[in-house]
Amino acid sequence: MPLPKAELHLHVEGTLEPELAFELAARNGVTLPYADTEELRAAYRFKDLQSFLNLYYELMTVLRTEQDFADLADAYLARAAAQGVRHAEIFFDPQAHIARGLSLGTVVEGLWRALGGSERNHGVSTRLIMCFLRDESADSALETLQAATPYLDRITGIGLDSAEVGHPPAKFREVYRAAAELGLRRVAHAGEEGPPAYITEALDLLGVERVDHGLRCLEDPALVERLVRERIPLTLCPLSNVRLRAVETLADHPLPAMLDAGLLCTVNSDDPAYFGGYVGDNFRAVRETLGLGEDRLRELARNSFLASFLEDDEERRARCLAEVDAYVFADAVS
Ligand code: HPA
Ligand SMILES: [Zn+2]
Repeated sequence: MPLPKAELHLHVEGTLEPELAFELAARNGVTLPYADTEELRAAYRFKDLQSFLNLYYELMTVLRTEQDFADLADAYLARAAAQGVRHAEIFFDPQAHIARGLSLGTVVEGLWRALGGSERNHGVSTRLIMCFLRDESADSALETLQAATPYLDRITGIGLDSAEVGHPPAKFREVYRAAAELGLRRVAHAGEEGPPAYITEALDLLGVERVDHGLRCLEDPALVERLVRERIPLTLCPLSNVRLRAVETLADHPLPAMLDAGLLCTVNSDDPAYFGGYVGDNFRAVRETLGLGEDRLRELARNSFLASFLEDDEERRARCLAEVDAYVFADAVS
């Protein structure tokens, strides 16, 4: 049995496995510029965030109908459940789909077909977090929030993703303020490729409650001290960091030092179909390569539930934390 955990940094479009991409392409009459899944996988040689994003946006063109989004999310939930995920807070990128002519309703209703039955079918509770593309305009983000009005009962929070450098959090001050007024929870990617100042901006100007990645906080000791003091969770994604060259090798990943510094770290998969593994694979990798002991792994699992937006279901959070506390580690499981 794998260690029970919550996944808090997961782009649903990043769970599109090559096999499903080809299946959906055939179903929807979309031609992919790759002969087969092998040729497609061979294209997964990223040199930075942008080279990954180019492929990520290209492949998601196979997603056309509500059922496509339902199949995508359901495949993720099944895989996540098998790796011990008991709760998942799932990002999606509405603007990337609206730009292709889809309606926000197709995306949200499609995802909901899978998420609505997830606790029953997979034992995984879910929340949906709508991300704005930071390389699009602030007006486009505001329009997207407006378009989401009919679906706010299904959306727990907002996030900020895509190309980071040159698109500081300050650009999205207004839409975050509007989202807060609507009672939405707030997170943002910051400090993945961008400087530590973006993390500070996300906290001060956007009011984020959790920082996605946040890796580069280590360059600013005063910021680290603040993150520790304010108990701001960081959603780290070790295998993603290796693939997108935020760290040179997994052995160089600062996760152990971040835990030693008292940061509230969590481990997540980001875009598992692209980065070589789901969240359990990330746990296994940090266990094996970084030598994290049982206490640290249990701490990471506890942190994932503590950092989750389960305030509306404290009973479930307490149950999941109790499962973590009672977990007995065995070899080769994560
Ligand atoms: O890892 C990521 N970083 C930024 N934007 C993204 N959109 C999908 N995945 C990512
Ligand atoms: Zn991400």
